[in-house]
Amino acid sequence: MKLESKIYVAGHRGLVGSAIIRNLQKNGYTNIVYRTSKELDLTNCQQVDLFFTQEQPEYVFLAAAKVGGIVANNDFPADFIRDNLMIQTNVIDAAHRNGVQKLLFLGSTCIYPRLAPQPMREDSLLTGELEATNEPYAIAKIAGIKMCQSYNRQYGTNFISVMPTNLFGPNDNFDLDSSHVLPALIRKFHEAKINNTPTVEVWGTGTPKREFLYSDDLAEAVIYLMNTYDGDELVNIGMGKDISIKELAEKIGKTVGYDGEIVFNTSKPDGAPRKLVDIGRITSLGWEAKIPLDDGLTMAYTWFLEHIEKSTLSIH
Ligand SMILES: NC(=O)C1=CN([C@@H]2O[C@H](COP(=O)(O)OP(=O)(O)OC[C@H]3O[C@@H](n4cnc5c(N)ncnc54)[C@H](OP(=O)(O)O)[C@@H]3O)[C@@H](O)[C@H]2O)C=CC1
Ligand SMILES: C[C@H]1O[C@H](OP(=O)(O)OP(=O)(O)OC[C@H]2O[C@@H](n3cnc4c(=O)[nH]c(N)nc43)[C@H](O)[C@@H]2O)[C@@H](O)[C@@H](O)C1=O
Repeated sequence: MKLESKIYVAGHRGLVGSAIIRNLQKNGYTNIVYRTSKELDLTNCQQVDLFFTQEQPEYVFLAAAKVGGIVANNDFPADFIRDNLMIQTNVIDAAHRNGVQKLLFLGSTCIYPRLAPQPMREDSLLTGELEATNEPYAIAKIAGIKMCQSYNRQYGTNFISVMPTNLFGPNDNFDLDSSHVLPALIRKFHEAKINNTPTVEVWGTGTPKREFLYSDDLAEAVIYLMNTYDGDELVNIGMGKDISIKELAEKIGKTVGYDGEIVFNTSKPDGAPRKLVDIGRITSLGWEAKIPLDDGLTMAYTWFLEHIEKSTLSIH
């Protein structure tokens, strides 16, 4: 990408999209276009066509999607498969028909089999059964990968797919019904501290392991790949280290300054037992994560205090 290239960031208000915008701006890219979902509903084919025809972006980061934690995925499977199939189909096809030079599709490590050998390599795609709690979302993401590869093969496009591990950072979703574990626990521990609640509920058994990457690291990785990597092969993006949900809860309790008890609600699902990504490919391409989990947690909690606690929560 040149500094004056026209770059469309789809989903620019979200966790990932906002981090991509911050990084592009920091590095001097001046011609970035974006729309909110109210201004441009990416599930609407006509609206997407009109946008691409009028704007003619040269590069596209496809970070708009229907995203949620384990329970949201489990409770609203139709929304997750429909919205994601529609958004990515409309955007990928319009990008091809309007001559976009390069598109980067954000997948997720839930595309790998539930019991894939750990760490999960890119070539474990489609080698086993998916995790049931997010199978519809994962199938939509696999369709997105296959669309990128098929368009490259048939039409000679340059569409790449990346598979980030679980992410967190500014503009994360802190809604307890739909969020991922890390922002949910920041909010739960914070509220428990403020309200002097003796226990905090953590879903599941606490034994599943997850890997967490700060969104600014992810943004740096995807911009690096946009500038340096052309190929059909997926690229995992992660830290290469994971921890159990119990350990994560203890760390967040410490970060927040809560000294009560953690209680596990085993009526809630655990999901995949482990999702550690193999980072061999991205490491050999010349990128590695820089923000340690503890630093990321401190930054995420500070962001929460400055933006969410002050604005939308009335918990005192
Ligand atoms: N969060 C995570 O842990 C992970 C995320 N990913 C992937 O990264 C990508 C971004 O995720 P994340 O940033 O967390 O998600 P967020 O929910 O934070 O942001 C998603 C964005 O998508 C936009 N969007 C949703 N529906 C539509 C629509 N119909 N039309 C237009 N825009 C829409 C929203 O726009 P608006 O705000 O304007 O409504 C929103 O800003 C996704 O593809 C996700 O699968 C991958 C691995 C882990
Ligand atoms: C990114 C990824 O995210 C999802 O998969 P997941 O990793 O299983 O998601 P999660 O972050 O919601 O949970 C991780 C673990 O944490 C436990 N857990 C404890 N307490 C809370 C809690 O309070 N909230 C949540 N959400 N989980 C909790 C929870 O029970 C589980 O064991 C999919 O959307 C998938 O499609 C996807 O791509």
